[in-house]
Amino acid sequence: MPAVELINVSKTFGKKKALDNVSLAVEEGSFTVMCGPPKAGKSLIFRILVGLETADEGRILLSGRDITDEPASRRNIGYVPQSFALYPHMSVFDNIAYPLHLAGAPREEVARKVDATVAMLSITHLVKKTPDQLSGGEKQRVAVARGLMKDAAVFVLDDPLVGLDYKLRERLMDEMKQLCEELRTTFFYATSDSLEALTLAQSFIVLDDGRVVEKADVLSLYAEPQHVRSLELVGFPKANVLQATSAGGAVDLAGLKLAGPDGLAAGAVLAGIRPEDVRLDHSQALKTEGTVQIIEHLGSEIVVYLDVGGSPVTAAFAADGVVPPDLDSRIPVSVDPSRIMLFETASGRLLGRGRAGGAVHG
Ligand SMILES: Nc1ncnc2c1ncn2[C@@H]1O[C@H](COP(=O)(O)OP(=O)(O)OP(=O)(O)O)[C@@H](O)[C@H]1O
Repeated sequence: MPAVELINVSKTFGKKKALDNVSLAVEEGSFTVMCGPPKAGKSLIFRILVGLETADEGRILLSGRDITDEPASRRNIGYVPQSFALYPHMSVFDNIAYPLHLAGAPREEVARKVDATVAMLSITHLVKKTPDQLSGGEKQRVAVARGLMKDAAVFVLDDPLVGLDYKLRERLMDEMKQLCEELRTTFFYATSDSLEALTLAQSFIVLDDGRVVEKADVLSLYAEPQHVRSLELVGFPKANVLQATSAGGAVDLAGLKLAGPDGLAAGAVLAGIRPEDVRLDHSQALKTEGTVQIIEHLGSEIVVYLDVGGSPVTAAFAADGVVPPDLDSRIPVSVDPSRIMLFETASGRLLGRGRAGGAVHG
């Protein structure tokens, strides 16, 4: 039975349909990541789930129990909101203990739980401080600790690492995963950061403009995204998405011709290409040239940002003995047409992959 289920949930603010018939399930014991661009509706889903907003339509189930009409105080969900406020006049200990005090827990139990949680998050040394003595990262850990205080069936974390520097985020991501395993509970986690999503998720829910556009495990979402938003959100560096047109079954991608999948209708399409599928030579069937604009050395990987016929294109390859091109140089670029994913522009849905031979049929 899923730990959390939303069934046909919709919410409108004024004329804006912020959530449009959202249905999703979070399996018990899973680390499920909800990923989506800003304003997709991630926080709103969490706020409805914990009872801080009400849905206009739809039902919410917690371990099979319908909690749609239950007040927030009776929903057994641990919550770390995106913007958290620590009580400035309270110590870190009291901030973390607050949900237990509210629930009337005995003093010894409060001390035991707070001690265990701060140890898990490596913030034992902070308990006597007040929030104004903490760095941004420390404050965020305190907020996470406070969110974990409840003996909750589900923990909901809304972009808890946003705004932290890369190193700290990496460490906290490891801690989050460990926490999920140690607590043997369900984590439902929102982020708009693709690296964070890839690192943490066992299963993914991709949200776009108030709609769930895909639900899948990490591997299949990466290998065969069914929606252009999934392609863009899951992968690092970010995938290339280029405008193209189709006619007579062939696709014209900035003058390069390839055959589309069977039954391809005429019109605008989006061509998605992962950076690792862009070759900086002419070894692949679709050949063109590009101008090198930026080169990033990421240790084991080199990322090259190119201008290809006026469109930005990113290429990524293993650094292993490869000499990167010169800045501003004009270099060969090629792609295997079967690595190009074609999406319908209007719906964002995957149409299929390209094939060689568009010039012949088109
Ligand atoms: N209380 C509210 N009143 C009016 N509009 C709202 C309210 N809450 C959410 N919205 C709107 O609903 C949409 C979804 O917002 P939400 O905060 O859930 O997005 P998000 O995916 O969490 O974005 P971000 O990553 O930027 O936090 C936005 O267009 C937002 O303006």
